[in-house]
Amino acid sequence: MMRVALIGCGAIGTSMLELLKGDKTLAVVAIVVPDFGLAAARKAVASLAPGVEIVTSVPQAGIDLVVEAAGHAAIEEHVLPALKRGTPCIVASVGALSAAGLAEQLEQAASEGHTQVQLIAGAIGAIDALAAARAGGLDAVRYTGRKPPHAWSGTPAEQGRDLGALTLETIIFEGSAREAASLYPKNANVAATVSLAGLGLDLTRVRLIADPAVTENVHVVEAEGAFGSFELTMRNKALAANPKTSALTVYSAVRAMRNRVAHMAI
Ligand SMILES: NC(=O)C1=CN([C@@H]2O[C@H](COP(=O)(O)OP(=O)(O)OC[C@H]3O[C@@H](n4cnc5c(N)ncnc54)[C@H](OP(=O)(O)O)[C@@H]3O)[C@@H](O)[C@H]2O)C=CC1
Ligand SMILES: O=C([O-])CC(=O)C(=O)O
Repeated sequence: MMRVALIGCGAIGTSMLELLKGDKTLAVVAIVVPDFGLAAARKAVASLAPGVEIVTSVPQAGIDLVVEAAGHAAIEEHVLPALKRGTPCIVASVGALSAAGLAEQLEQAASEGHTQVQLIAGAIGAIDALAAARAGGLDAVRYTGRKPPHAWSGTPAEQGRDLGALTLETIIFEGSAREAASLYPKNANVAATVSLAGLGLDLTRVRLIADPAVTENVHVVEAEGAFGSFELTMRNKALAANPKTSALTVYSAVRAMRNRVAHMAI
């Protein structure tokens, strides 16, 4: 049985617990949340995962795998120390790597701990094709993220406009994947993932759109290179508990965990 520490107990974390209920090969034994979130997390998991330890840092011993589904700050706070101790980590908040030096720090920590950090595809697809195509050389990679206006609440998209009053699609950001991930830490992790698999954070062009005509989170990736080209469109359903987050992110994290224990991985 693989013993997992889950960082974060929000929309992704609780959905993961639902999916993993009764799993014979993986057990979430600890959930890490901020100090002020302890009581809410205990309440949220009381029926989902009774007996799981709710803590403010990853236990120092008895953990085989750390899974982060918390937010950018959790990478420095919890993932780096776990890697240094030698615990493999799965990361959903890939946009955190837009901060100068953090990708290098993660690699260094994993090297020190003789372990590995895995960045999951999360809400986006074709990361396998893009990362493979990179070996032959890529010419251009573009990512467009389109979500309903309310999914952009609490972000810079609100500056100078009333999201609730939009009647037409509105481009709220155009620039590099690095800027997108840093300005929209809860909405543009996939921009970072696409860029890290492809042309990098600074050369990947990103457009973010608030669109009152969509109900889903629509992600489009267009790539060209020596391999040929592809266009990918994902129409993701959002989690009921968080309109910013696609349900596919949960399935992607669960897939990554199951691949760690399966005798055949896909
Ligand atoms: N790669 C991808 O495709 C995607 C990645 N994500 C990433 O996943 C993250 C979580 O998403 P989601 O579950 O929807 O968000 P929620 O806001 O629903 O949940 C976040 C959870 O993490 C906890 N948390 C926040 N900061 C920390 C911290 N420093 N240490 C430990 N726990 C912390 C929160 O606690 P409290 O409530 O007490 O603050 C809460 O339990 C997003 O912020 C984003 O970075 C999201 C969508 C797609
Ligand atoms: O879940 C999604 O659709 C994408 C998302 O929020 C992110 O990339 O941060």
